[in-house]
Amino acid sequence: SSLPTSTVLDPLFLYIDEHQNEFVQRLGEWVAVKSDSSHRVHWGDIHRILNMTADRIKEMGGQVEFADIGTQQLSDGESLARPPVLLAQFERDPNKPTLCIYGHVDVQPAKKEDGWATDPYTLTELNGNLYGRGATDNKGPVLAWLHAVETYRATKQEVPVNLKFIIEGLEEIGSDGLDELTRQRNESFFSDVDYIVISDNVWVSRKPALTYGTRGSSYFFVEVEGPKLDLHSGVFGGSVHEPMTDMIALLGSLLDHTGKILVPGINESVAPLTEEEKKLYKDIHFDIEEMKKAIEVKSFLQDNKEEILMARWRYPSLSIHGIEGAFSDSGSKTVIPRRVIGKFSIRQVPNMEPSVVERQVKEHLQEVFAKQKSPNSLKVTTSVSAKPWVANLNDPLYIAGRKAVKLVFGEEPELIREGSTIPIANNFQEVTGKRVMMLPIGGHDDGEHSQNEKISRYNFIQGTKLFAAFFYELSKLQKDQ
Ligand SMILES: C[C@H](N)C(=O)N[C@@H](Cc1c[nH]cn1)C(=O)O
Ligand SMILES: [Zn+2]
Ligand SMILES: [Zn+2]
Repeated sequence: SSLPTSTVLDPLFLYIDEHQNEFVQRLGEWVAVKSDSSHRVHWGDIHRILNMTADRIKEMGGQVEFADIGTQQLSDGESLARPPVLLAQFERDPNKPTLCIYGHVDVQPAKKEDGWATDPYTLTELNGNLYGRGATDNKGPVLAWLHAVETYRATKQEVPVNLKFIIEGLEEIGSDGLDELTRQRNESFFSDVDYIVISDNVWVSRKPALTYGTRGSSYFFVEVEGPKLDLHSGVFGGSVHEPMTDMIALLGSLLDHTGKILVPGINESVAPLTEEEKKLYKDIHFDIEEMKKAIEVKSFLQDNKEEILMARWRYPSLSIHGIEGAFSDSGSKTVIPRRVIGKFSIRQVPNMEPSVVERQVKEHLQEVFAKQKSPNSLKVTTSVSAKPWVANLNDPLYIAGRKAVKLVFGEEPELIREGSTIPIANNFQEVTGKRVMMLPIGGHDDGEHSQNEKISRYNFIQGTKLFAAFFYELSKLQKDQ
C-alpha cells in the first residue's frame, strides 16, 4: 500500500520552492563556465564543468567514472583527446526500476558582440527569465535533474527509482565517440537500465510537452581551392576561375526558394504521411503570429500550422551555415579568396539514412562542379551523421511522463516531435534496446543556440518539480503493472 501522492510530493515541492534561489545561483556558476565545444581552446572548460557535475553527484552519494572516448580529428588536421563521458550511478535496489538520464554540459559559441543584450556567460535575471548561454541547452535541465535528486535526499525520502547518469561534453558538435561507448557498455552500464530519459529540447507552445521524435543530421564541408594565394580582383578578375564563384554555384544548387531540397533522391526516401499521423498535428498549440513576432520574421515558408510543424519535424531541411575563407568583415576588401569552405547541414527524418544522404549530396555536388568546367579542386567531407529518432508513444514511459506533467502543471502534455537533433537518441534505442523518452522543460521561446538564450525561473523550478514527480510516477508504474 503506497502513500498518497501528496504526502510524498508536497514536501518535495515545498523544498524546491524554498531553495529556488540556491538552484538559480548554481545555474549561474555553471553558465559562467565557457564550455563551448565548437573550439578546442574551450575544451579545458568542458573538463571543468564535467568535474563540477561529478562533484555534485558525489556529494549526493553517487559513484562516478570518467569514460575515455578516444580522440577527435580537428579541422586543422591535428587530433585531440576528447573530454570523457561522465557515467554515474547511485546505490541500486533490485526492487526498483532503473532510470538512466542523459544530458550534455557543452554549449554553442556565444559572444556579447553577436548581439546579446547581456554577457552570455553571466546568468542574468530579467522579468522572470534567466539569460545565459546553456541556460536551457542544456545546463539548466541537467541541473534540474540533480536538484530533484538533492530534494529527495534533503527531505529524507528515498529516491523511488535507481538512477544512472550519462553526461557528455561534445553534444553540440555531434557526440562523436558516444555511440562507440554505448556499444562498449551495453552489457555493463546499460544492462540493468529500464528506461532512458533525455531533457534537451523545448516545448512548442506555452503548454508542457512530451517529445517522441527528433530529426537526424549530417554536416557537410565543401572545399574549393584555386590559386596559390589570394589575388587582386582588379588584376586577375575576369581571367581566373574564382573559388567563390564555384562555391556560390554549388551552394545555390542545393535548394530552391520554397525550401525544397534539390539533391536527387533525398525527398523520395521520406516516409509517407499517413492520415493517422496528419491528425496528430491538428490539436497541437502553435501560434504562428506569436512565433513570427518572437523571431521577427514576416512570413514562414508554409502558411498553416500543420504544414509549419511538419516542415520542422517530419520533413528534411537543408541550412547553409557559412563560408570559411570568404571575406566577412565590414569594409570593402577587394581580394579573390584562394580557398573557401562552404558549410551546410541536412536535418533528416524517417526513412532517410545519413550514409545514403551523404553519398547523394557528394554525387550531386560533383555533377554541378563538373558543369562549372573549373580547374579548381573540389573536396566534400562530412561530420555528425546522426540518425532520426522516433519512439513508441504507447510505451508506459509516456504514461509516467503524462502523469507527472499533470501533477505539476495541472494539464495534459502536448505530444510533440523535435526538429533538432540529439545525436545519441537513436543509438540509445537501437543499440541498448531500451525505451527512450524526451521530457523537455524549456519554454518555446528560450532561443536555443541564439542570442539571449534563456530559461524562465518558472520553467527551471517547475521543471525540477516535474523531474521529482517523474521519479515517483515511474516507480508507481512498475507497481501498477
Ligand atoms: C537538441 C539539442 N539541444 C541540440 O541543440 N542538438 C544539436 C546537435 C547537433 C547536430 N549537429 C551537430 N550537433 C543540434 O540539433 O544542432
Ligand atoms: Zn542540447
Ligand atoms: Zn544545442
